[in-house]
Amino acid sequence: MPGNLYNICSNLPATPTRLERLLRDRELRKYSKCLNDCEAELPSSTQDCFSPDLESSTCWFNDEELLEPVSASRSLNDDGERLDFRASKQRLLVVANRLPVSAVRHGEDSWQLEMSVGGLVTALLGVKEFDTRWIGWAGVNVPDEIGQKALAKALDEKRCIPVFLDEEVVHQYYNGYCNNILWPLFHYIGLPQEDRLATTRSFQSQFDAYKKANQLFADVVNEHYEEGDVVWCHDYHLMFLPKCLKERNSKMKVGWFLHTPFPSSEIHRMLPSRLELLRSVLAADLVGFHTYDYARHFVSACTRILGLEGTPEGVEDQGKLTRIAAFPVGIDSERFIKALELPEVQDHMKVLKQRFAGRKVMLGVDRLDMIKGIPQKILAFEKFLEENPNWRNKVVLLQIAVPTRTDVPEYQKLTSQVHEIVGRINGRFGSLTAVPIHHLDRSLDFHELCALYAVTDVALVTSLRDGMNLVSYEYVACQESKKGVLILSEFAGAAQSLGAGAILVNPWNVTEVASSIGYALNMPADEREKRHHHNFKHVISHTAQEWAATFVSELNVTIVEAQLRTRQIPPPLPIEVAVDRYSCSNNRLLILGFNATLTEPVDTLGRKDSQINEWEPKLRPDLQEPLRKLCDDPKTTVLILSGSARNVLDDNFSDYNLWLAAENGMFLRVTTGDWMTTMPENLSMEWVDSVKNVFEYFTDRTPRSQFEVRETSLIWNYKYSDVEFGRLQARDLLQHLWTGPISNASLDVVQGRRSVEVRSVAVTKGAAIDRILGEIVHNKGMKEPIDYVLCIGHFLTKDEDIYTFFEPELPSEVPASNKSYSIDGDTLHLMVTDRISFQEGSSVLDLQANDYFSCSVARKRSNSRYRLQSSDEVVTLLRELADHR
Ligand SMILES: O=P(O)(O)OC[C@H]1O[C@H](O[C@H]2O[C@H](CO)[C@@H](O)[C@H](O)[C@H]2O)[C@H](O)[C@@H](O)[C@@H]1O
Ligand SMILES: O=c1ccn([C@@H]2O[C@H](COP(=O)(O)OP(=O)(O)O)[C@@H](O)[C@H]2O)c(=O)[nH]1
Repeated sequence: MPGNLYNICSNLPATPTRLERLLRDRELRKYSKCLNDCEAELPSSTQDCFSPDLESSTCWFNDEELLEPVSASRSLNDDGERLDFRASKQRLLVVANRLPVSAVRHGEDSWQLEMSVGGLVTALLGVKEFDTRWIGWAGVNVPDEIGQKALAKALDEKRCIPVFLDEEVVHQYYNGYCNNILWPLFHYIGLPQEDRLATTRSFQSQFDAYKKANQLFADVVNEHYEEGDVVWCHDYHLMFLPKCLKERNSKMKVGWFLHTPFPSSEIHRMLPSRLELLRSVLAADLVGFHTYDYARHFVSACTRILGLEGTPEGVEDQGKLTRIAAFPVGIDSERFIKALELPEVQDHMKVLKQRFAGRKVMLGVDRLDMIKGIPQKILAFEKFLEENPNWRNKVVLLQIAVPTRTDVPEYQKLTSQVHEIVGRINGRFGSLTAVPIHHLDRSLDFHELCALYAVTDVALVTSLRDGMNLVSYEYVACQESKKGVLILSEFAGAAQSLGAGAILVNPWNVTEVASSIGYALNMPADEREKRHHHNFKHVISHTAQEWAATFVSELNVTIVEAQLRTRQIPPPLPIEVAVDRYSCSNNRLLILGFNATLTEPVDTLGRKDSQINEWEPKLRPDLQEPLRKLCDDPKTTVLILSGSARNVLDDNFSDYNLWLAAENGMFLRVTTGDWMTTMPENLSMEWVDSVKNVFEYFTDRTPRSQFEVRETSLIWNYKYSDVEFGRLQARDLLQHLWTGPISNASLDVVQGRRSVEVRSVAVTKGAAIDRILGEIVHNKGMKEPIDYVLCIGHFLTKDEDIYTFFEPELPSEVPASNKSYSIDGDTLHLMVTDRISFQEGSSVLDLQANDYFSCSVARKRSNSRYRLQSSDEVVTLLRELADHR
């Protein structure tokens, strides 16, 4: 096919690929870190030569006062290329339900800030590379203005910005929709029974509050947003936020990261608001998950529930690609390693060692949440003690159970359940002076926690599902000298990164966990060392800093890629201009496709039951009137050029005064006359039987797929089948066709979005058009050359040779809007002018570039000059034309 503007753009050798950009970014990060490390080691006079004014006084949190300087710096130009990566810091707005601090009120305008607990806070505190502001809920109701102002001021010092939510919203949004619906569902616990008597517990009212809360977050973001900022939304609380933000400002760079698992699409589809939530998340530019499994579940939910196209790069919806990828979070490992040297941590360690001298200590650290599998852990420990009497006085389990979401009834029930089990086991195996389980219903401060991590022999993580589980990372970071063993649930995201060094267990299998406890306690030193080494290497190299930098870098690259992709999409048809040129011309030709051009757009989902009716395409009722007017205009010739069979076109257009070209132009008829064939003479159809055999086989084995035998082609269509299965079957079918019975025939195997078509090589719309034009000119007895051509259709790439027939090369400047319209006035260079000429030899086409409009309908990429979004826009266009005779 002759060159065209869009293909040329995408093939430019100078344009780096996404991976090249990401690799370059990574190199720059490494280099920048290296320079920073060197600076730290050099005497201050030497440091001056490294751009001394780079380090700003911007603060972020550290261990105690949560304050730490921001270091590295980077910036991008408009094309997303690095300029001077040390010249300025990229502004990052982190938006999460929870701020890293929770506020406690001490007076009308006095607030105390305490560090919040949870993996999300730990992970984000490690983010130091950016000029960051954190937007979130301070975890407290502040109804009065004085209190709000004072709190905002106190938080400002920590670079935090509060979102104020009133009690009712918190109750319905946070306790209700987030923690009673999304949280259990995303962790495979299922949905609670909807309480129809209590309006405050209905899904709908909770979802309404959820949307309202997300909008409040969006308002605060908008208030603080500056052009160029990266906005990074976090977690299941804010799935509606990307949509709210993009609706207001489509240029905003928006990323969304989920800290929990994303469940299989079979679980997600249980959610009454499943569609809305997926669609709003897809408004983001980049969507991230901890593991490849969660990412793959999300893509599968989008394909199976929304019917969108899932590609290895992400999810595509009407040309907009949302990139989906895995970004496993890490911790600020250095913070833990360094803390072990602190005197207060050493003191705690000494006390703990004395307290548990002579006994092995096993550690559990979890929020008291049903997903953490605390009852299962304790029951496994009981089984271990039961089966190993020799260990009864020699091992103790320290379980830190941090109270969480205490207003949610399920969490209250869990607390009593755990207390009951612990009490029973301690009664069974304890003595007057010692108990086997030390259970603490409270959080520890950072130093106490580090000391515990460092002195214990085994960490036991038995989450039933867990997005990542940072406790396991923290334990490893603090075990460099002791080399303790990590027993880790295979259902925690961390199992995918620390899997090889940990003992992986299925927490539901109490027997397995009990025997793993025995294995860990008896593990020889060299095995412990090997396992620990593997884990430690991972934890110190996959840090929270790396996680955030990789995410933001990928977000920047995604935006650049999206811009490049947008440039490959033809601009919208300037309807006013097309109409204007139409009214100035005297002999016009309108070439219209049929399927998806003049028919209603087919919603592949939600209307599966009506597939029988939809199999036969129907002209849109709202097109009947404008089409009739156009056909009756003596200055206009209308040609329907379709892949459909003759009878389909007859059924729809017999009443109109127009030309029908069926089977990609192989049959032609003016509606007042008979069908004639325009097929090339030597077109062989000997292959039909063998292909039909293959199609029958695949139709039998692919529920809801169909195949159609036309006179010049065969089509197998799976648009109503299960998308993924259909695609797999199509792959198999194609492979068979290419290598099987027809491999030597002169055929084209054309792959559609959800179809496979086989036809002879010469059967394309572009190949047929000169014969068709010749026939029309002759039949109509045309004397004047055609001076206006509008060619629109939802054509397969193969059939887009119709566009290149009229215009072998696209003009270098295609006007994007009505106002700036000006293509040079040259006559188009036609490939076949000589073959279709009047008797005296002059061309039947006298077409100025300004009077030719090629336009694809509902196609993301095309060789056409312009595009129309859908057949709705075709209606608008044809109505306008019909009104301009
Ligand atoms: O804010 P809360 O309702 O008190 O809950 C605390 C946090 O719990 C969840 O943490 C998750 O994020 C961790 C870091 O990515 C991950 O390791 C862990 O597996 C997840 O459970 C929740 O996703 C956060 O939003 C909460 O703040
Ligand atoms: O008394 C405690 C217990 C735990 N944590 C922190 O809470 C986080 C728990 O994160 P994880 O990813 O394991 O699970 P999540 O609670 O986020 O589900 C870890 O960083 C712990 O250091 C804490 O600060 N104090």
